[in-house]
Amino acid sequence: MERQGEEMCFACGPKNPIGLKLEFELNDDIIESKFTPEEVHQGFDGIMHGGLVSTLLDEIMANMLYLQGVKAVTAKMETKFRKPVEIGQELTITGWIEREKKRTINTAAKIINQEGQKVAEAEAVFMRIDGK
Ligand SMILES: CCCCCCCC(=O)SCCNC(=O)CCNC(=O)[C@H](O)C(C)(C)COP(=O)(O)OP(=O)(O)OC[C@H]1O[C@@H](n2cnc3c(N)ncnc32)[C@H](O)[C@@H]1OP(=O)(O)O
Repeated sequence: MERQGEEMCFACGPKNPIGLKLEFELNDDIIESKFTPEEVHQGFDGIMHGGLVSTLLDEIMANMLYLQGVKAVTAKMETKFRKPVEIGQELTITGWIEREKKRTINTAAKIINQEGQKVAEAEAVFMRIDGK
């Protein structure tokens, strides 16, 4: 089977038929994306599945590095689920770098709902796999 690389990424790949198809806007050091969860993304009735909320946060931080040409993987991540994420509400996902050491990059991200409430946030450690 021919592999299609990042185009099949579950979160951002345009060719993944069951993917979230996130798109990103990188401005200076901040990255942003919008996503509206549908019924297929729910866990409890009417509420987005927490694993997928974490996926949004992981992905925004990963893409911030990827779009800047940094090859790194998520090594560690902590998510705080602050409020239930309602199905049908547009979410704004934002990510940024907190600090960098030799091989590790500490990042953070948050999700704001349509009412301006912070519904989830995360901190992560990415590790470079590009030998830098
Ligand atoms: C197109 C965009 C796609 C976006 C995808 C979304 C982002 C993702 O989900 S990436 C996929 C999920 N992540 C992964 O698959 C990563 C899997 N893990 C790995 O590949 C490896 O464990 C890796 C690269 C993180 C580190 O491995 P390696 O280089 O062998 O380091 P290793 O020698 O084990 O550790 C050296 C030191 O690094 C640090 N370290 C290693 N792993 C971790 C970790 N997970 N957390 C924190 N620190 C760590 C520790 O200080 C460690 O020392 P110690 O062992 O004493 O604790």
